[in-house]
Amino acid sequence: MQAKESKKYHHFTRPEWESFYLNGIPPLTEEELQEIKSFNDKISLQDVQDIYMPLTHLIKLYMKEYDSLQQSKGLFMQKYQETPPFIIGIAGSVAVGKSTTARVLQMMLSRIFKRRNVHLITTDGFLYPNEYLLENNMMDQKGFPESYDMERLIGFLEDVKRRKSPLQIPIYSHEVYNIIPDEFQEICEPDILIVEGINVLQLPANQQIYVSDFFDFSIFVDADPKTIEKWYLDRFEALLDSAFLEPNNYYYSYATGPREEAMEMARGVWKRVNLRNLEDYILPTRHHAELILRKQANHQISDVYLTKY
Ligand SMILES: Nc1ncnc2c1ncn2[C@@H]1O[C@H](COP(=O)(O)OP(=O)(O)OP(=O)(O)O)[C@@H](O)[C@H]1O
Ligand SMILES: CC(C)(CO)[C@@H](O)C(=O)NCCC(=O)O
Repeated sequence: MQAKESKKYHHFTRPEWESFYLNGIPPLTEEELQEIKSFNDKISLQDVQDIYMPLTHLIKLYMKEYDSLQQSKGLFMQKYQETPPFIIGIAGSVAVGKSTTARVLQMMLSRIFKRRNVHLITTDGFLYPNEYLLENNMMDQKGFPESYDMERLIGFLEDVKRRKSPLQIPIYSHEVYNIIPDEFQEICEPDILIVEGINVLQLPANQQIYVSDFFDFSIFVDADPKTIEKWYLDRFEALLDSAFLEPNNYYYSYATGPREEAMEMARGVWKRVNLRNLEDYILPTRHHAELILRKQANHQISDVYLTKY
Protein backbone atom coordinates (compact mmCIF):
# COMPACT_ATOMS: atom_id res chain seq x y z
CA MET A 1 0.00 0.00 0.00
CA GLN A 2 1.33 3.43 -0.96
CA ALA A 3 2.11 6.08 1.68
CA LYS A 4 -0.82 8.28 0.60
CA GLU A 5 -3.22 5.36 0.83
CA SER A 6 -1.99 4.21 4.21
CA LYS A 7 -2.63 7.69 5.63
CA LYS A 8 -6.24 7.45 4.52
CA TYR A 9 -6.98 4.11 6.20
CA HIS A 10 -7.05 2.58 9.65
CA HIS A 11 -5.15 -0.68 9.35
CA PHE A 12 -6.30 -3.73 11.32
CA THR A 13 -4.57 -7.06 11.53
CA ARG A 14 -6.85 -10.06 11.52
CA PRO A 15 -6.80 -10.52 15.35
CA GLU A 16 -7.60 -6.82 15.82
CA TRP A 17 -10.48 -6.94 13.35
CA GLU A 18 -12.03 -10.09 14.81
CA SER A 19 -11.93 -8.60 18.33
CA PHE A 20 -14.40 -5.90 17.20
CA TYR A 21 -17.17 -8.40 17.31
CA LEU A 22 -17.05 -9.39 20.92
CA ASN A 23 -19.55 -6.81 22.11
CA GLY A 24 -22.30 -9.11 23.28
CA ILE A 25 -23.42 -10.41 19.91
CA PRO A 26 -23.29 -14.20 19.78
CA PRO A 27 -21.19 -15.73 16.97
CA LEU A 28 -22.87 -18.00 14.43
CA THR A 29 -23.92 -21.42 15.64
CA GLU A 30 -22.37 -24.58 14.21
CA GLU A 31 -25.62 -25.20 12.34
CA GLU A 32 -25.57 -21.74 10.74
CA LEU A 33 -21.93 -22.20 9.75
CA GLN A 34 -22.72 -25.53 8.08
CA GLU A 35 -25.57 -23.86 6.22
CA ILE A 36 -23.12 -21.29 4.83
CA LYS A 37 -20.67 -24.05 3.94
CA SER A 38 -23.28 -25.96 1.95
CA PHE A 39 -24.24 -22.75 0.23
CA ASN A 40 -20.65 -21.84 -0.64
CA ASP A 41 -18.00 -24.51 -0.18
CA LYS A 42 -15.14 -22.19 -1.20
CA ILE A 43 -15.36 -19.88 1.76
CA SER A 44 -13.39 -20.59 4.92
CA LEU A 45 -15.72 -20.72 7.91
CA GLN A 46 -13.01 -19.11 9.98
CA ASP A 47 -13.22 -16.10 7.64
CA VAL A 48 -16.98 -16.03 8.05
CA GLN A 49 -16.62 -15.87 11.84
CA ASP A 50 -13.60 -13.63 12.08
CA ILE A 51 -13.98 -11.31 9.10
CA TYR A 52 -17.51 -11.35 7.73
CA MET A 53 -19.36 -11.22 11.06
CA PRO A 54 -17.69 -7.95 12.12
CA LEU A 55 -18.07 -6.69 8.54
CA THR A 56 -21.83 -7.29 8.42
CA HIS A 57 -22.10 -5.64 11.82
CA LEU A 58 -20.26 -2.59 10.44
CA ILE A 59 -22.53 -2.49 7.37
CA LYS A 60 -25.52 -2.61 9.71
CA LEU A 61 -24.20 0.56 11.40
CA TYR A 62 -23.80 2.30 8.03
CA MET A 63 -27.36 1.30 7.11
CA LYS A 64 -28.74 2.65 10.36
CA GLU A 65 -27.07 6.00 9.73
CA TYR A 66 -28.27 5.98 6.13
CA ASP A 67 -31.91 5.35 7.16
CA SER A 68 -31.72 8.00 9.85
CA LEU A 69 -30.27 10.61 7.46
CA GLN A 70 -32.97 9.88 4.87
CA GLN A 71 -35.65 10.36 7.54
CA SER A 72 -34.10 13.60 8.77
CA LYS A 73 -33.95 14.90 5.22
CA GLY A 74 -37.65 14.07 4.82
CA LEU A 75 -38.47 16.00 8.02
CA PHE A 76 -36.38 18.94 6.83
CA MET A 77 -38.26 19.03 3.51
CA GLN A 78 -41.58 18.36 5.30
CA LYS A 79 -42.21 15.58 2.85
CA TYR A 80 -42.39 11.85 3.40
CA GLN A 81 -39.85 10.00 1.32
CA GLU A 82 -39.37 6.28 1.14
CA THR A 83 -35.74 5.39 1.87
CA PRO A 84 -34.01 4.39 -1.39
CA PRO A 85 -32.29 0.99 -1.46
CA PHE A 86 -28.86 0.72 0.18
CA ILE A 87 -26.21 -0.12 -2.44
CA ILE A 88 -22.89 -1.85 -1.74
CA GLY A 89 -20.12 -1.94 -4.38
CA ILE A 90 -17.46 -4.67 -4.48
CA ALA A 91 -14.38 -4.02 -6.63
CA GLY A 92 -11.06 -5.77 -7.32
CA SER A 93 -9.11 -7.64 -10.01
CA VAL A 94 -10.44 -10.30 -12.33
CA ALA A 95 -10.34 -13.61 -10.37
CA VAL A 96 -9.56 -12.05 -6.97
CA GLY A 97 -12.74 -13.50 -5.47
CA LYS A 98 -15.27 -10.69 -5.74
CA SER A 99 -18.19 -12.99 -6.57
CA THR A 100 -17.34 -15.29 -3.68
CA THR A 101 -17.17 -12.35 -1.25
CA ALA A 102 -20.38 -10.89 -2.69
CA ARG A 103 -22.32 -14.16 -2.33
CA VAL A 104 -21.28 -14.64 1.29
CA LEU A 105 -22.20 -11.07 2.11
CA GLN A 106 -25.58 -11.47 0.40
CA MET A 107 -26.30 -14.57 2.42
CA MET A 108 -25.24 -12.99 5.72
CA LEU A 109 -27.17 -9.76 5.12
CA SER A 110 -30.30 -11.73 4.18
CA ARG A 111 -30.03 -13.58 7.48
CA ILE A 112 -29.57 -10.43 9.55
CA PHE A 113 -32.28 -8.47 7.73
CA LYS A 114 -34.90 -11.17 7.32
CA ARG A 115 -37.57 -8.83 5.97
CA ARG A 116 -35.34 -7.06 3.47
CA ASN A 117 -34.70 -8.15 -0.09
CA VAL A 118 -30.97 -8.52 -0.71
CA HIS A 119 -30.10 -8.72 -4.41
CA LEU A 120 -26.74 -9.28 -6.07
CA ILE A 121 -25.63 -8.30 -9.55
CA THR A 122 -22.33 -8.32 -11.42
CA THR A 123 -21.33 -5.59 -13.85
CA ASP A 124 -20.25 -8.36 -16.29
CA GLY A 125 -23.79 -8.08 -17.69
CA PHE A 126 -23.03 -4.55 -18.84
CA LEU A 127 -20.07 -5.60 -21.01
CA TYR A 128 -20.66 -5.01 -24.70
CA PRO A 129 -21.27 -8.31 -26.53
CA ASN A 130 -18.29 -9.95 -28.30
CA GLU A 131 -19.76 -8.98 -31.67
CA TYR A 132 -19.45 -5.29 -30.72
CA LEU A 133 -15.97 -5.77 -29.22
CA LEU A 134 -14.78 -7.60 -32.36
CA GLU A 135 -16.22 -4.97 -34.66
CA ASN A 136 -14.41 -2.25 -32.72
CA ASN A 137 -11.19 -4.22 -32.41
CA MET A 138 -11.57 -4.39 -28.62
CA MET A 139 -11.44 -8.13 -27.84
CA ASP A 140 -8.13 -7.64 -26.03
CA GLN A 141 -9.72 -4.93 -23.91
CA LYS A 142 -12.55 -7.00 -22.46
CA GLY A 143 -12.92 -5.69 -18.91
CA PHE A 144 -11.23 -2.34 -19.68
CA PRO A 145 -13.38 0.76 -19.00
CA GLU A 146 -14.33 1.21 -22.68
CA SER A 147 -15.68 -2.37 -22.92
CA TYR A 148 -18.66 -1.59 -20.65
CA ASP A 149 -21.87 0.23 -21.41
CA MET A 150 -21.43 2.53 -18.42
CA GLU A 151 -24.40 4.70 -19.32
CA ARG A 152 -26.68 1.69 -19.15
CA LEU A 153 -25.18 0.66 -15.79
CA ILE A 154 -25.68 4.17 -14.41
CA GLY A 155 -29.26 4.23 -15.76
CA PHE A 156 -29.93 0.94 -14.00
CA LEU A 157 -28.56 2.22 -10.68
CA GLU A 158 -30.68 5.37 -11.00
CA ASP A 159 -33.74 3.18 -11.51
CA VAL A 160 -32.83 1.11 -8.45
CA LYS A 161 -32.47 4.21 -6.27
CA ARG A 162 -35.83 5.47 -7.58
CA ARG A 163 -37.37 2.13 -6.60
CA LYS A 164 -38.47 1.32 -10.14
CA SER A 165 -39.40 -2.35 -10.21
CA PRO A 166 -39.05 -4.93 -11.67
CA LEU A 167 -35.82 -4.22 -13.52
CA GLN A 168 -34.01 -6.43 -16.00
CA ILE A 169 -30.30 -6.58 -16.76
CA PRO A 170 -28.32 -8.63 -19.33
CA ILE A 171 -26.47 -11.80 -18.28
CA TYR A 172 -22.82 -12.58 -19.06
CA SER A 173 -21.67 -16.21 -19.17
CA HIS A 174 -18.04 -17.16 -18.50
CA GLU A 175 -18.69 -20.51 -20.27
CA VAL A 176 -20.01 -18.93 -23.47
CA TYR A 177 -17.59 -16.01 -22.95
CA ASN A 178 -20.26 -13.59 -24.06
CA ILE A 179 -23.55 -11.90 -23.17
CA ILE A 180 -26.41 -14.41 -23.50
CA PRO A 181 -28.89 -12.95 -25.99
CA ASP A 182 -32.48 -12.49 -24.79
CA GLU A 183 -31.83 -13.68 -21.25
CA PHE A 184 -32.11 -11.31 -18.33
CA GLN A 185 -31.70 -11.20 -14.57
CA GLU A 186 -34.74 -9.72 -12.89
CA ILE A 187 -34.30 -7.40 -9.92
CA CYS A 188 -37.50 -7.02 -7.94
CA GLU A 189 -37.92 -4.45 -5.16
CA PRO A 190 -34.44 -4.64 -3.63
CA ASP A 191 -33.84 -3.08 -0.21
CA ILE A 192 -30.14 -3.85 -0.39
CA LEU A 193 -28.29 -4.29 -3.68
CA ILE A 194 -24.74 -5.64 -3.94
CA VAL A 195 -22.99 -4.61 -7.16
CA GLU A 196 -19.86 -6.62 -7.89
CA GLY A 197 -17.40 -5.83 -10.69
CA ILE A 198 -13.90 -4.74 -11.59
CA ASN A 199 -15.12 -1.33 -12.73
CA VAL A 200 -17.41 -0.23 -9.90
CA LEU A 201 -15.02 2.35 -8.44
CA GLN A 202 -13.82 3.75 -11.74
CA LEU A 203 -14.28 7.38 -12.66
CA PRO A 204 -14.80 7.50 -16.44
CA ALA A 205 -13.45 10.76 -17.83
CA ASN A 206 -16.44 11.47 -20.07
CA GLN A 207 -19.22 10.93 -17.57
CA GLN A 208 -20.77 13.40 -15.16
CA ILE A 209 -22.19 10.79 -12.88
CA TYR A 210 -20.02 8.00 -11.51
CA VAL A 211 -21.13 4.52 -10.61
CA SER A 212 -19.68 5.05 -7.14
CA ASP A 213 -22.04 8.02 -6.56
CA PHE A 214 -24.71 5.38 -5.95
CA PHE A 215 -22.78 3.44 -3.33
CA ASP A 216 -23.52 3.69 0.36
CA PHE A 217 -20.69 1.30 1.21
CA SER A 218 -17.84 -0.09 -0.89
CA ILE A 219 -15.30 -2.87 -0.58
CA PHE A 220 -12.10 -3.53 -2.54
CA VAL A 221 -10.90 -7.15 -2.54
CA ASP A 222 -7.12 -7.06 -2.74
CA ALA A 223 -4.24 -9.55 -3.11
CA ASP A 224 -0.79 -9.80 -4.58
CA PRO A 225 -1.01 -9.82 -8.42
CA LYS A 226 1.17 -12.97 -8.62
CA THR A 227 -1.25 -14.76 -6.31
CA ILE A 228 -4.25 -13.55 -8.32
CA GLU A 229 -2.60 -14.87 -11.49
CA LYS A 230 -2.47 -18.31 -9.88
CA TRP A 231 -6.18 -18.14 -8.96
CA TYR A 232 -6.96 -17.03 -12.52
CA LEU A 233 -5.05 -20.00 -13.96
CA ASP A 234 -6.65 -22.42 -11.46
CA ARG A 235 -10.10 -21.18 -12.44
CA PHE A 236 -9.18 -21.44 -16.11
CA GLU A 237 -8.21 -25.10 -15.58
CA ALA A 238 -11.49 -25.74 -13.81
CA LEU A 239 -13.32 -24.15 -16.76
CA LEU A 240 -11.36 -26.41 -19.15
CA ASP A 241 -12.35 -29.47 -17.14
CA SER A 242 -16.02 -28.59 -17.35
CA ALA A 243 -15.76 -27.56 -21.05
CA PHE A 244 -14.52 -31.00 -22.03
CA LEU A 245 -17.96 -32.42 -22.74
CA GLU A 246 -19.62 -29.25 -24.02
CA PRO A 247 -18.96 -28.39 -27.67
CA ASN A 248 -20.79 -25.07 -27.24
CA ASN A 249 -18.41 -24.00 -24.51
CA TYR A 250 -16.00 -21.22 -25.53
CA TYR A 251 -13.11 -23.23 -24.11
CA TYR A 252 -14.03 -26.52 -25.86
CA SER A 253 -11.18 -26.43 -28.41
CA TYR A 254 -8.69 -25.58 -25.66
CA ALA A 255 -10.12 -28.32 -23.44
CA THR A 256 -9.76 -31.00 -26.10
CA GLY A 257 -6.29 -29.89 -27.29
CA PRO A 258 -2.90 -30.13 -25.53
CA ARG A 259 -3.23 -28.83 -21.94
CA GLU A 260 0.14 -27.05 -21.93
CA GLU A 261 -0.82 -25.03 -25.03
CA ALA A 262 -4.09 -23.97 -23.41
CA MET A 263 -2.29 -22.93 -20.22
CA GLU A 264 0.24 -20.94 -22.26
CA MET A 265 -2.64 -19.12 -23.94
CA ALA A 266 -4.23 -18.34 -20.54
CA ARG A 267 -0.93 -17.01 -19.16
CA GLY A 268 -0.77 -14.72 -22.21
CA VAL A 269 -4.33 -13.45 -21.65
CA TRP A 270 -3.55 -12.81 -18.00
CA LYS A 271 -0.47 -10.75 -18.87
CA ARG A 272 -1.83 -8.94 -21.91
CA VAL A 273 -5.35 -8.25 -20.67
CA ASN A 274 -6.11 -8.87 -17.01
CA LEU A 275 -2.81 -7.84 -15.39
CA ARG A 276 -2.71 -4.71 -17.54
CA ASN A 277 -6.29 -3.97 -16.57
CA LEU A 278 -5.40 -4.46 -12.89
CA GLU A 279 -2.38 -2.18 -13.02
CA ASP A 280 -3.80 0.55 -15.25
CA TYR A 281 -7.46 0.75 -14.30
CA ILE A 282 -8.37 -1.29 -11.22
CA LEU A 283 -5.62 -0.75 -8.62
CA PRO A 284 -5.77 3.06 -9.10
CA THR A 285 -9.37 2.91 -7.78
CA ARG A 286 -8.53 1.06 -4.56
CA HIS A 287 -8.34 4.24 -2.47
CA HIS A 288 -11.98 5.04 -3.32
CA ALA A 289 -13.17 2.05 -1.29
CA GLU A 290 -14.60 2.42 2.19
CA LEU A 291 -13.01 -0.89 3.18
CA ILE A 292 -10.17 -3.01 1.76
CA LEU A 293 -9.93 -6.76 2.39
CA ARG A 294 -6.41 -8.11 1.83
CA LYS A 295 -6.23 -11.84 0.98
CA GLN A 296 -3.32 -14.26 1.17
CA ALA A 297 -2.47 -17.17 -1.16
CA ASN A 298 -4.73 -19.59 0.79
CA HIS A 299 -7.63 -17.09 0.29
CA GLN A 300 -7.61 -16.19 3.99
CA ILE A 301 -8.06 -12.52 4.78
CA SER A 302 -5.03 -11.25 6.71
CA ASP A 303 -5.63 -7.48 6.91
CA VAL A 304 -8.56 -5.08 6.83
CA TYR A 305 -8.35 -1.36 6.04
CA LEU A 306 -11.17 1.00 6.95
CA THR A 307 -11.21 4.54 5.61
CA LYS A 308 -10.71 7.35 8.14
CA TYR A 309 -12.55 9.89 6.00
N1 LIG B 1 -12.60 -17.43 -0.27
C1 LIG B 1 -12.23 -18.29 -1.22
N2 LIG B 1 -11.74 -19.51 -0.89
C2 LIG B 1 -11.33 -20.38 -1.85
N3 LIG B 1 -11.36 -20.13 -3.17
C3 LIG B 1 -11.82 -18.93 -3.56
C4 LIG B 1 -12.28 -17.94 -2.61
N4 LIG B 1 -12.67 -16.84 -3.31
C5 LIG B 1 -12.47 -17.13 -4.61
N5 LIG B 1 -11.96 -18.37 -4.76
C6 LIG B 1 -11.58 -18.98 -6.07
O1 LIG B 1 -10.80 -18.03 -6.78
C7 LIG B 1 -11.22 -17.94 -8.14
C8 LIG B 1 -11.75 -16.54 -8.48
O2 LIG B 1 -12.89 -16.29 -7.68
P1 LIG B 1 -14.19 -15.53 -8.24
O3 LIG B 1 -14.70 -16.18 -9.47
O4 LIG B 1 -15.09 -15.35 -7.06
O5 LIG B 1 -13.49 -14.15 -8.65
P2 LIG B 1 -14.07 -12.83 -9.26
O6 LIG B 1 -13.27 -11.75 -8.64
O7 LIG B 1 -15.53 -12.76 -9.11
O8 LIG B 1 -13.66 -12.99 -10.78
P3 LIG B 1 -14.27 -12.33 -12.14
O9 LIG B 1 -14.22 -10.85 -12.00
O10 LIG B 1 -13.33 -12.81 -13.21
O11 LIG B 1 -15.66 -12.85 -12.30
C9 LIG B 1 -12.30 -19.01 -8.31
O12 LIG B 1 -11.69 -20.18 -8.80
C10 LIG B 1 -12.83 -19.20 -6.91
O13 LIG B 1 -13.35 -20.49 -6.74
C1 LIG C 1 -15.64 -10.83 -17.75
C2 LIG C 1 -14.41 -10.22 -17.14
C3 LIG C 1 -14.02 -8.94 -17.87
C4 LIG C 1 -14.70 -9.78 -15.69
O1 LIG C 1 -15.32 -10.72 -14.95
C5 LIG C 1 -13.22 -11.22 -17.12
O2 LIG C 1 -13.55 -12.38 -16.48
C6 LIG C 1 -12.73 -11.52 -18.55
O3 LIG C 1 -13.29 -12.32 -19.25
N1 LIG C 1 -11.65 -10.87 -18.97
C7 LIG C 1 -11.14 -10.93 -20.33
C8 LIG C 1 -9.87 -11.70 -20.48
C9 LIG C 1 -10.04 -13.15 -20.09
O4 LIG C 1 -10.41 -13.98 -20.93
O5 LIG C 1 -9.78 -13.47 -18.94
